Amino acid sequence: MRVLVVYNPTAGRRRLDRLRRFLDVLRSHGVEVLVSPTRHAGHAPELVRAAAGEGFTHVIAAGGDGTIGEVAAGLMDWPFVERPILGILPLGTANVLAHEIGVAFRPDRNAASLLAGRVAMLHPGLLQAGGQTRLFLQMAGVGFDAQVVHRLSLPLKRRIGRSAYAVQSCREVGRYPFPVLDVTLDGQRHAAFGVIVSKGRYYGGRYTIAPDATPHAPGFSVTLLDRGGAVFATKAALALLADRGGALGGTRRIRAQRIEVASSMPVPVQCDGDPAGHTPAVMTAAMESLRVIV
Ligand SMILES: Nc1ncnc2c1ncn2[C@@H]1O[C@H](COP(=O)(O)OP(=O)(O)OP(=O)(O)O)[C@@H](O)[C@H]1O
Repeated sequence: MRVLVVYNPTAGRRRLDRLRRFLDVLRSHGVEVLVSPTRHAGHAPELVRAAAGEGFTHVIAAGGDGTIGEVAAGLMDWPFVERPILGILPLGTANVLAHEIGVAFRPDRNAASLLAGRVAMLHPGLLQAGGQTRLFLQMAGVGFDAQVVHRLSLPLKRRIGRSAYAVQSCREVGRYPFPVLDVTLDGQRHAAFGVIVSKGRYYGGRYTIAPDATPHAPGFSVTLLDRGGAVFATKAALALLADRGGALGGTRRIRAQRIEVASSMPVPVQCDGDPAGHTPAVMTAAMESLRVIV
């Protein structure tokens, strides 16, 4: 077993001790581990691509959802037969994917599951928006939630964690114009005020938005918001926090393979909780899958 750990030192808050404990367990079992810290956003895929051909059996994304997505994107560029298994050491703020697929949060248990080698398949989504194609493992969204992600203050997120999203939502809800989106799901057109394309059940932590979604199979569960406006957005957010997101009136859930979103004005898009340009946006399944430690 030869392990590359791609570590985002800016993820979450005070997580270095957890990384150290994880490394100690692996090294005490004689595993060869190399740690590569990221130096800037977008560095993780470069580190992963540069490691191709060096005989790594596993690449661990040590960080939050953004880091996992970047590591996964780098791994997708390896030839399928040589592609290492993805591992996740959750050090981020929301860690949605880690909750979704049942990754151990305690570093010693996480290292133990890596040593035990239990693996599942991940079927990523591809998002085309803002002139770029990005991979997503958990969800992509268009509308108010993406506006909050675009405007989120990173220093505030580092200081108060997930509460920063609530603060920013309160700031944005009065000024977001809620334009109508033209959404095409497998060729069928719908009008909506917001779209959330889910690969997994969870949203923003461990709040269930799409009980029928699974990242272990191809396809998406699409939540369409049929209403706009500050009052409905606030109700929807409160319902999600009460974990009643799946039962909220004014929303529809539809399964689809290809999602196209257009609008008369540019509307923000988010990809696994990170800003991803503006509409138009297209979401499809990636051609290949990834193996992940669970
Ligand atoms: N050295 C770095 N300096 C600044 N930004 C970085 C660095 N390394 C990675 N990043 C960027 O930081 C972003 C956020 O990191 P990440 O998602 O891992 O943590 P988080 O935001 O705390 O967690 P979560 O996404 O689970 O809420 C990533 O999208 C990544 O591009």
